Amino acid sequence: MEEVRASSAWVASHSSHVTVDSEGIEKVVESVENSIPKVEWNYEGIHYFDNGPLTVQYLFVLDALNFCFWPDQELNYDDLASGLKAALEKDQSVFNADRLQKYTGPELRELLKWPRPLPLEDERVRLMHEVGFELERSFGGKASNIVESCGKSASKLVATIARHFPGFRDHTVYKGHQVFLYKRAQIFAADVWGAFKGKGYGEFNDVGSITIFADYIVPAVLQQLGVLRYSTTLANIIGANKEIGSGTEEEVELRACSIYAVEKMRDLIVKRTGKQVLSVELDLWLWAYGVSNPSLQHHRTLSIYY
Ligand SMILES: Nc1nc2c(c(CN[C@H]3C=C[C@H](O)[C@@H]3O)cn2[C@@H]2O[C@H](COP(=O)(O)O)[C@@H](O)[C@H]2O)c(=O)[nH]1
Repeated sequence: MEEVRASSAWVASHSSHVTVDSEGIEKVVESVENSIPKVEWNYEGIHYFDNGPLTVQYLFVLDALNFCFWPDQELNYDDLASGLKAALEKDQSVFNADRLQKYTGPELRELLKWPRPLPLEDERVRLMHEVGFELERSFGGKASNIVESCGKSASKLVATIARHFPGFRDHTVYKGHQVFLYKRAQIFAADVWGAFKGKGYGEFNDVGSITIFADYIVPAVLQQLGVLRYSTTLANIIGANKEIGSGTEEEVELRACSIYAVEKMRDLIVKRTGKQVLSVELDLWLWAYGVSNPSLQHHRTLSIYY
């Protein structure tokens, strides 16, 4: 994930619309350094878990579809996680690789018991097909085989997923520079780690290499905490709920500066307390804080990456 760190830092140092405020970082770190709120993975109890390979299959399908909920005001990540969980509990074969390749939009909706078309539904269906096809072609149909092929390395897992599944290649070009963000690939590694509590499929020797997952919630939290500052124009666009195009400078800066800022927070916490802290832990805390504040205004980009 060195490329995620390095390219995000590059964006932060060439940024035009978003600033990382080092005083803001110091204040936040001062207020939490001795007690980083520990957020349990699956604190909401919405995820499927059976301690076996089917859990890995579930998490992979979940993270293949884990993006862009906001266009439907009533749809949340929870609906996806708990909808897929209920479907799997009813029928253990719903995520078999052959079945994944055949879903239609209405069938996906039916699986989730969602009463109307999902945002970017055609893309969601296409990505399910892609996952089913490549799982079958290269991994014996099982996402657990991807994990097993990575020798307990989260960064290898992210790289393997990005190599095999185009839908997970969350990268862009910013001011002529290739930038890697890998939100859903990294969140999958973190989900496996969190679900299995760092054991079995979830044992990674390099879990510290994962960065935060640059979505639309974490930047809004960081801005509210005073860690990120927006230009007036950008603040107005977000405040007016106007869409920001995918791949625009503004969008890339929001995401990359969030990654960079949390890496800085983590460095400072380690320096001041001598205690190790993982970016994943900081992400879970910031994200849980964000989703518990529905008034928080976030940026709106139609994207399959987050
Ligand atoms: N940075 C970060 N972003 C995250 C997650 C998660 C879910 N992680 C689960 C895994 C274990 C825990 O128990 C969590 O429940 C979803 N998202 C993103 O948020 C957005 C959903 O927003 P809304 O429209 O309000 O539902 C959407 O872009 C989604 O992709 C995270 O952990 N970190």
